[in-house]
Amino acid sequence: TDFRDACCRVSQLLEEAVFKKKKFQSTLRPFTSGFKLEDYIIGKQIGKGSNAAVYEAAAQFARPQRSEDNASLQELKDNEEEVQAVRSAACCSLRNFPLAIKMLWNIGAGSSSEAILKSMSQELVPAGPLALKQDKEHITLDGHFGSLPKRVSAHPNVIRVHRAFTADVPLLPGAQEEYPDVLPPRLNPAGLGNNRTLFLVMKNYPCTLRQYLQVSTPSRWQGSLMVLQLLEGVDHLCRQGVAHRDLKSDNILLEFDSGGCPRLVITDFGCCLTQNDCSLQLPFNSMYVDKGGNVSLMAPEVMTAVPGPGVVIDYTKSDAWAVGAISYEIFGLHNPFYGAAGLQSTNYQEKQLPPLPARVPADVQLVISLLLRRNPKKRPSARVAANMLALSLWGRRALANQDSAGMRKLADWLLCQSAVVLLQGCSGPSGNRVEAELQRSFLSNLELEDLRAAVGFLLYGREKSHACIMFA
Ligand SMILES: Nc1ncnc2c1ncn2[C@@H]1O[C@H](COP(=O)(O)OP(=O)(O)OP(=O)(O)O)[C@@H](O)[C@H]1O
Repeated sequence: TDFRDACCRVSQLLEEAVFKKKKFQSTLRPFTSGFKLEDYIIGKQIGKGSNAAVYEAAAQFARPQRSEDNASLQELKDNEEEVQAVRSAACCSLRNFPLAIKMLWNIGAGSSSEAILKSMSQELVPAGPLALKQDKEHITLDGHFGSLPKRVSAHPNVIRVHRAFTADVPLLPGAQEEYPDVLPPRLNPAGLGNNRTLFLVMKNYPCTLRQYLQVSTPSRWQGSLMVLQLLEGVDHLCRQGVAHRDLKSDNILLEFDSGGCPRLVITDFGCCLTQNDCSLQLPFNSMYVDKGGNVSLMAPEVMTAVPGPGVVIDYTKSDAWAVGAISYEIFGLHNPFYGAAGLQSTNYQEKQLPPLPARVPADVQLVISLLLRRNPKKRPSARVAANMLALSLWGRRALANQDSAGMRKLADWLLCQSAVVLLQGCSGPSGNRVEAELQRSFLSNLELEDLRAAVGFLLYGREKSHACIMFA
């Protein structure tokens, strides 16, 4: 009971004192317009997927400013030349164009704002409360607002869409060469696109996780923090009844905090599943039900589901499985589920998973192997896996020698940690560092059962590896 009380006290304290009341500091100035394409200066294309093109942008009315994050990029003292080149090019571009505009390609959704918003509604899941103009003259949402999915609250590891609006498709740089087929006939007589489409305005990030990993291998500490951030982001979505269903390193954006640590942000919600009851159970009665994107990183329970009456796909742990697979990339290996010779989530055996490099801490290796368990019942949730990493990163001493006084020791440690995090929150910039954010997130989401499960998994893993050493 004491321990349960301590957990409750810790999480309440943090939620009230720091986490919830602390507004995520945006590097963007608040602006009250921005619901029209003409409100923005659009620069070069920064990305393209199968559904959209993304351009750097600046608000017409806002002067370029030197944001804290951008400044920190410049100030980084990093010896890796390539990383430095990527960072300084990104830095310059970000200063002039702090925003990114995603222009969805609209084929077949019609050209009315209502039809567009309805058919692309999943993209609006990470939209903030002021993102959509509710002015009837511009976008008539009356009667249609209800059909938009729920929106997730802000989280440091989930993209925030600051503005979403429909507008006529413009001829942007590279359009004729790179995506002529999706342009409307007004711009390309052979084009199949509709005249209007949806635009999303977000913060412009220096690169994707994939681009970053092409030029850099994070240290074991940073790698662990990166995996933890993905788990925190996934847990946040899961609690709010959202399964992303298309996690991959291209759909994870990356920036650096003021100490040079990568901050990861989950983006592109075009394939997500949202449910008001948060159950994440999708009735799968026909093969036409959309199971999500990117089949290579589709969890086994999703991949192997066969449609039929009464069949339901459980998405509660499917994103966590994908995080397990992406973790291989973070630690410098090829994703084991990619390529012609790669494993397939339909039929792989857990013992076929390639070993992670020896430099990856044993607890992190354990978390990754558990995330990739075929059976979701034996797989930890994103929350439990995040707790395991948090305990391993910051609470090793509290976990050591778990005897009858073990839980008391853990409770004491949690209370000390909360005091540290509270003080960090008051002490300015260090509170915005990735590590501080992660500590806050861990402590403000504490629940006894999840914590117990995490401790249990960690101790089980340690005993197992101890036994292996003994018998080796
Ligand atoms: N906010 C952003 N800042 C910087 N670059 C971005 C941003 N959003 C997207 N990008 C870039 O644009 C690319 C395409 O964006 P996104 O994945 O959202 O498009 P998509 O067409 O929905 O992709 P998919 O093919 O996965 O469905 C990303 O991989 C990334 O390189």
